[in-house]
Amino acid sequence: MAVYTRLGAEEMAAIIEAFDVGTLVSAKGIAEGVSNSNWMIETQGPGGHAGRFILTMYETRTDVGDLPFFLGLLDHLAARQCPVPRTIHDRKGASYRLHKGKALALIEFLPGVSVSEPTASQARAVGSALAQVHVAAADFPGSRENSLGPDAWKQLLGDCGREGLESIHPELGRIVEHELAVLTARWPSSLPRGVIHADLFPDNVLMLGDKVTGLIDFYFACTDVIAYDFAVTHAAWCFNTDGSRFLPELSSALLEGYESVRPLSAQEHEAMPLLARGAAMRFLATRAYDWMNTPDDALVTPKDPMAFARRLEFYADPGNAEVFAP
Ligand SMILES: Nc1ncnc2c1ncn2[C@@H]1O[C@H](COP(=O)(O)OP(=O)(O)O)[C@@H](O)[C@H]1O
Ligand SMILES: N[C@@H](CCOP(=O)(O)O)C(=O)O
Repeated sequence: MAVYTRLGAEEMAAIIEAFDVGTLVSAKGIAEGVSNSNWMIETQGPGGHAGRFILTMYETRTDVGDLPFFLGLLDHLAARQCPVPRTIHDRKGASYRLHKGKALALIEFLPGVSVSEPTASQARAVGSALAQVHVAAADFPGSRENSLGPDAWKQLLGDCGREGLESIHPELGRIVEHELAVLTARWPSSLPRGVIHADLFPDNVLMLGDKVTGLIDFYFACTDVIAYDFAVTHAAWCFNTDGSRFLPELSSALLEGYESVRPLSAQEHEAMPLLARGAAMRFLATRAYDWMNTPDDALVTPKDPMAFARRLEFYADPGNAEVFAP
């Protein structure tokens, strides 16, 4: 469920009136997503660009100061033919507006569905779409620090505490202590950096068959090691949901698709097992924190941290490094 803010019909019509998109015909809250409130909007003429849109209201997790980066990035990538939604600017040219103290943006609606059991062909298409973003973002002028890098993992997991982690699973405290030490000592500092999506899970990709029709939810996008974004996507796409089974065909296809557009360098290949350990740790950290800090009556069900602890153990096994071999 992701509509945290109620907007009345008149209020919604007034919001839409600020954009040159015709008049409001319908507005339906979208259940998917966890961070922000989203509505599917339909308008009809005589406005300049009547049609379907996504209205997003940014809730507490998104810093309004980051919106020019996120929304500017969408427009930059869309202009370079990446499959991302354009932002619809208001009549005064602004990419977002404030409404009762909250920011909102109107975004192009893209067709497609998020797949829950991806095929190898779909993974290949996602790999190449991700690489296309990395290439197209090279001349994007904005930058944003990754607020969920190694320091944040330590902070979040430290807040959980060893006992807290062991209440999730008796082995989790030990795994986290060991892995954080390895990642801190060996985290690469000299790989190529650029703008990355940083959360390209299947629920953030819209597809029609084998075609990627939309990469969405750029609200963790930041400037970081480019190959780390491939590692995040690998962790998200190449295992079953609970992380107990690695899916080798998806892994090969994702890598093949990515390298068909942006070949990884020898250094990036070599660093990949470590980057993937970091990627698994990043999602383990936020999931463990949310697991321990989400009130029982919250609208959102916390995601399972152990699904990423299992991925972490897979990536930490030197015998599995070959999955990233050129
Ligand atoms: N541009 C878009 N076109 C079509 N559907 C979209 C678009 N943006 C978001 N959605 C829909 O809204 C849902 C939630 O969006 P998302 O940005 O992932 O929210 P959250 O940040 O809360 O996770 C998506 O799963 C998708 O169904
Ligand atoms: N992909 C993350 C959760 C981030 O939520 P999103 O709905 O904003 O993509 C995870 O699986 O832990």
